[in-house]
Amino acid sequence: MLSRAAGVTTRLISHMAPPLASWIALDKSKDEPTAMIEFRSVTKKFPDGTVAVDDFSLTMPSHETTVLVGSSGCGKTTILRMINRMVDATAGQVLIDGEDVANRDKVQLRRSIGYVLQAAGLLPHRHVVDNVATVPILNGTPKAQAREDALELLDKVGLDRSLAHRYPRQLSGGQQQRVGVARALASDPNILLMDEPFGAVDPIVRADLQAELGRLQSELGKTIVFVTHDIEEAFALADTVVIFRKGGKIAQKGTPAEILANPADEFVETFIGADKARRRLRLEQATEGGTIVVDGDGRVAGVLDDDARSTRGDAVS
Ligand SMILES: Nc1ncnc2c1ncn2[C@@H]1O[C@H](COP(=O)(O)OP(=O)(O)OP(=O)(O)O)[C@@H](O)[C@H]1O
Repeated sequence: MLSRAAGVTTRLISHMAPPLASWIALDKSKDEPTAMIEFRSVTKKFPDGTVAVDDFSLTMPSHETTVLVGSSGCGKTTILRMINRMVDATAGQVLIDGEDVANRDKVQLRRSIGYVLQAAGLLPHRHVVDNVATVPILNGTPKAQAREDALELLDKVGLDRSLAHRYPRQLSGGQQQRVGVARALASDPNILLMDEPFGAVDPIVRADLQAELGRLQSELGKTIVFVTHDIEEAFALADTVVIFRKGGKIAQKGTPAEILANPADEFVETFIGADKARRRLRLEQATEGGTIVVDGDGRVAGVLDDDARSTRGDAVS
């Protein structure tokens, strides 16, 4: 069987559909806000002299998920935080739809951008529903309305409304992360920043949360910037994966399929595990629909369908 390789690549394929669907949905209303993020030669030097980000340029397209992945300390979190000005760039520009964030009011900017952290960052003394309603209330939404909207958001992220009046400590880690996502979506931001949001939960819950995020994104079409150490998570969620090498330079940027099929160099190959047989597999679109899996020697290794089964049973991993 295609075993794990099929699992990975099928997740990849199933994820490739939603952004397309969201584009189609969004294309219907041309007035839809865009929220493209652009880094132009951005440097961040902290007061102690640490250069966390050095002359970094990247465009993150609107309505798509850009995943930043790389080893610890390469500057991913700093890049993310420069978007909502939790960190200010020392040089260069960060633009949202062409406007330099340096010209925006910090508080207003932060409230207009959803932010999800590894530790969900919920207010411990407030009920779930009030955690979700916090930012809309700060933005002027009447309390009753904000609470009603919060309940709807709980539905959206797959949480039962019976949990609405629990405190965060009365929820599991995975449930807390769902509340974190609901809270980040509460002010209907165009941009969602996610910093290792699923890093602290077990692999099964993590896979559930990833699937839920893919589903939500197909519905909402936000501009998502997602930071992770986990290349599997990056491939599962991204429209574009940006792999950093040590020192914060981009080693490769591309769709998951592009990176899997053509790792830029040895560093990327090692990072994605391309030296393993399962990573030598690549995907090709079959003329009659469906996707075929081709091995390193160009032989057809199998065909992927929705439930990840191969039409050929022999081992390729
Ligand atoms: N406030 C700060 N003052 C000084 N140095 C900092 C500060 N914040 C981050 N750094 C340093 O900047 C570099 C980049 O940190 P950053 O947190 O952006 O990396 P990262 O890729 O997100 O790492 P991780 O994956 O471990 O979270 C690191 O060397 C870090 O020690």
